[in-house]
Amino acid sequence: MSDPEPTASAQDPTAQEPTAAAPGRASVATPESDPVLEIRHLVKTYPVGRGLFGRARGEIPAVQDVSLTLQRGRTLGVVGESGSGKSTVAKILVGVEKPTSGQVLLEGSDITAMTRSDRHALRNKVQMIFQDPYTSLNPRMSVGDIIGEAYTLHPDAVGPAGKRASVDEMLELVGLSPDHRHRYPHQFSGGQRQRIGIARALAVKPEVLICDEPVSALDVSIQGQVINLLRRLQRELGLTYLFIAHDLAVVRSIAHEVAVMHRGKVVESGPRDQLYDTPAHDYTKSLLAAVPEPDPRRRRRPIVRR
Ligand SMILES: Nc1ncnc2c1ncn2[C@@H]1O[C@H](COP(=O)(O)OP(=O)(O)OP(=O)(O)O)[C@@H](O)[C@H]1O
Repeated sequence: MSDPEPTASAQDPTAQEPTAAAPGRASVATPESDPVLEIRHLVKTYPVGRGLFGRARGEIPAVQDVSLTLQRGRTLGVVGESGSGKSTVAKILVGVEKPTSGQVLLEGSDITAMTRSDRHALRNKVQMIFQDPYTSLNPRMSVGDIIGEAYTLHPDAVGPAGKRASVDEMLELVGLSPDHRHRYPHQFSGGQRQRIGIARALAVKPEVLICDEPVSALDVSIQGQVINLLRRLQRELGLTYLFIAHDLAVVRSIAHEVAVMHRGKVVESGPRDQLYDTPAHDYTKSLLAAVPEPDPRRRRRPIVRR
């Protein structure tokens, strides 16, 4: 089954300004104006090895004093080599991991200091889409049940016309036919499965989407389609993204601001073009220098439509 959106134009995405702030949200005119998620002095250490009496022999400083701000309706890209702590930050934001110290303020409230039930109430505001659409969807559940499960966990998100109509609405939103609701994940292409993952995340009407390498498992032409979809959804729904990727060209095609992580720390952050055109930190320079020059006969960058 092929992906529903056609391959887009061959314009260089890096030369384009990404989607502006959401319509109807006047307060997102400047990057500083409306923080939705603030990460303050986040630290996460993992214990390693078990010695006498089960005591840890040491610890891995996965995230060391990281502070980041996500502005409403914008995309913060996070880049860095494997092991730099990107996924650990993502897992803390969605509550899968607890930080060792630091704060995560969601619209001003520290979610790391909340009770479980308070956190559950807020959980729908921050959703995640995963790298591998092949493993992140339950193969034994139909697409309708996968999306519908989100409504079981968050019944408040069901629209006035009921759960079935809400599932259909989500499928249409991501460019899939509601007729596909009875099909199973293996009956879809990789790009379509990522669309299903996005529909599941959006079902509960989040404010923030944490996108952890959402296109790195996809073919380059399909990457562009999924990036285009994310840009359209941001425009239409006013979503805020934390977009993690090791591919700097992909991040450049969608991010407004970019943070560079190295060994658990943010070594540099700033507006996208400034960071890519005039990197200040040696590590950022080395990352950019390692990006292969595109072969004009065989483009490797995602194709992003305006
Ligand atoms: N559950 C865990 N237990 C122990 N160490 C962990 C755990 N999860 C991550 N780490 C370690 O924390 C560090 C940061 O890992 P993390 O997965 O956050 O990096 P990353 O930048 O997302 O890398 P990748 O791109 O490969 O996913 C690494 O050294 C990793 O080995």
